[in-house]
Amino acid sequence: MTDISTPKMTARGINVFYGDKQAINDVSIDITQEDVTAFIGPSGCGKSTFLRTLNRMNDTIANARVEGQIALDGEDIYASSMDVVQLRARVGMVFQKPNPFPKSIYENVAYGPRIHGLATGKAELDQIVEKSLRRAGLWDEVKDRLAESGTALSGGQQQRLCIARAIAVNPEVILMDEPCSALDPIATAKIEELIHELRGRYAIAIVTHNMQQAARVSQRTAFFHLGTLVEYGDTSEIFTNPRETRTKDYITGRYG
Ligand SMILES: Nc1ncnc2c1ncn2[C@@H]1O[C@H](COP(=O)(O)OP(=O)(O)OP(=O)(O)O)[C@@H](O)[C@H]1O
Repeated sequence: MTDISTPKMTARGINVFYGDKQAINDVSIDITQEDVTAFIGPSGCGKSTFLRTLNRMNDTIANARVEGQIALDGEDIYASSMDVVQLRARVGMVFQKPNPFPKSIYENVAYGPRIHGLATGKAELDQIVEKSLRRAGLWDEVKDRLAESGTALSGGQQQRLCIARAIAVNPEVILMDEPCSALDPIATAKIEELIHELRGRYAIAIVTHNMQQAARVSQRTAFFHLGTLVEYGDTSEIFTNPRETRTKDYITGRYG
């Protein structure tokens, strides 16, 4: 059982470079188990770059380099002994544009548990698929069409399928990079509702350019500007009583 007072993830002194260009400058932050943490800030401030450090997705970008320390339950995720495939199951990710595999709805969810050896047979795999789709709020819409292609679903359904795919491998943390930016308001509301339901079961960090969304879904907010973390605290405080002028200017719409 996780002690809720202990951060699930800690980042200390993080710098990220793309070639010679520094995109993140000395960022330290805790991702807590019981909260949804929102990363906000103007375009290009480094929200996505920072989010990607939390499950080493920056490893996949040729000229990206990360300095500093990030721990998951106290374990250094950049240690050479860390199995990155395992890490990305423990710290799952949902992207801006829904990206289901061009396979059936069932296979989209079953693929991860199968390669990670989480099911001993078909019945158990079926159960994992159903549970994951239920948790992602999609089961009732797809239970009669599991063999159909995931890419035939609506955008909002595809995004919930991607969330089900992340859930299926028992993640501890879910990272969401602007998960609603390609969705209409109704699909967006469903994802926001889902984030509320998933809160507590998984530590969640979400990048959003939509301040109303950050205020609606998160309990902690981190405001980034030009690669630095300007302010990090309770969402209600950040939005009603920010300590820093730059935060205040941003949330009141003076720039961004
Ligand atoms: N693959 C890359 N190669 C080089 N520079 C990059 C790369 N990805 C991002 N950058 C740069 O790093 C900085 C931070 O970008 P990042 O995408 O993290 O910002 P962001 O706050 O998420 O922006 P947005 O809200 O527009 O997505 C920007 O200056 C961007 O141009």
